[in-house]
Amino acid sequence: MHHFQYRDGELYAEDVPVRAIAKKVGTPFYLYSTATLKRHFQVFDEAFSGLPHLVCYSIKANSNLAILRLFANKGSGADIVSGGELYRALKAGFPPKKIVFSGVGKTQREMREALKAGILMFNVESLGELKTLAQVAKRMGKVAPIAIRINPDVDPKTHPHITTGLMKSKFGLDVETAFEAYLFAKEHPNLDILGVDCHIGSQLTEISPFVEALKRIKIFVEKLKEHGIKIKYIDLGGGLGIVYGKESPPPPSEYAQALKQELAGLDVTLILEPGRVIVGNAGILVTRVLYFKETPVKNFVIIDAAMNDLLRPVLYQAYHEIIPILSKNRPKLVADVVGPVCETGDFFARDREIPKVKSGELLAVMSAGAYGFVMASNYNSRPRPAEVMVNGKDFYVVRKRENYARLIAGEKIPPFLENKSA
Ligand SMILES: Cc1ncc(COP(=O)(O)O)c(C=O)c1O
Ligand SMILES: N[C@@H](CCCC[NH3+])C(=O)O
Repeated sequence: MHHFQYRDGELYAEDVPVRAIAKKVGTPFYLYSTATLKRHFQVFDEAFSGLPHLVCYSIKANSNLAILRLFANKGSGADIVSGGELYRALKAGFPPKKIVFSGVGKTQREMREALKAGILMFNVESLGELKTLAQVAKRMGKVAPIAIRINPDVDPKTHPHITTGLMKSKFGLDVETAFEAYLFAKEHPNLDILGVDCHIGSQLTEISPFVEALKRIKIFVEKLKEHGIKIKYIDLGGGLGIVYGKESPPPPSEYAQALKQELAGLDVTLILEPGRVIVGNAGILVTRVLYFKETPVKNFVIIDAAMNDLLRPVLYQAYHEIIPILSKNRPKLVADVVGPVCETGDFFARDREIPKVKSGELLAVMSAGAYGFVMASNYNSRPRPAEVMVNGKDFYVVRKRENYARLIAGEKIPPFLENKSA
């Protein structure tokens, strides 16, 4: 469910014609729908009603301040993975006591910043990290609240690049080593054990891997209890998938039901770190067709967005639906939809059947709200696109398009090169 719909053959975002925004803002740009963001958050959160829980929106999926503020206003917590994300989360107004800090490589500086802010807990991913955190906390005269991320060795059945819960992955700790980490934390005066954490992967379209992971966590929590370690939070991470094309992921209600069933009778608060399922279908990438090129073997639709704007197609061979803003009845053709970047991997679709489009017309790349702008780069010295948020009849530029000056900001020609003969 989202609020990008055709009205009389023209694509609208809520009550605004996408064409009107393109006229004002130029292309390419990301476009987010407030109503969709709100609805997705609410549906997810309400699915867990009746169970003590905290939804910590996973900032990495889309970290625009406007989007973060929207979720903070809705009562969401935040899942962060860097000092930069902590900075954004605090700026956006998330209460520190609703922030969890994940990631395999937290630096001491990041630990200090998070301890100073007073976050809910660190999801620790190695013994080395745990010991470092204990030292940092000790030096600051603080106690660090922690969970250990365990690696349940469950196959999430998703793309290998976004599979995180298998034994060979860099994330988390196997249960034996995790147990050692808990024993260390139990004895350390600067560590406070709050929870057990886990995240098995992203874009999961089945419930069973989540349930399997939770079963293994429950066994682990029981073992900790036998050793006098009481767990207050189980953090199951994020990962629920969305519809990009032909997938049929379970709705949040079914996912929540299955988890509620598993957790019945346990005195814990469930933390969830959804990203994609909240923002993925709440955003699109709007782009203009530059050229249509026919060769003896292929057709190419060359657009003004590129892999630097949306990396998912080349990185994961991800499918994104591509539709014209004006849905005229017209013949179809098979083409590659590609960007201007000098890489063969710069494509949005390959051998895709799409309506016959013309130079100058606008297209929408759908389901681009998650892992879209956040993964954008300046490759080929392309300024990153604008981000726009629609709210009913109004729209707001929530990140302006970068300009050329911004591209070289921070770069400096050293004095020894200033002279032409150098
Ligand atoms: C630790 C952690 N939590 C939450 C998420 C959010 O995942 P998703 O966007 O699939 O919900 C991720 C990304 O996969 C993650 O690494
Ligand atoms: N960037 C990925 C998801 C990464 C998940 C982060 N742990 C994607 O676009 O699908």
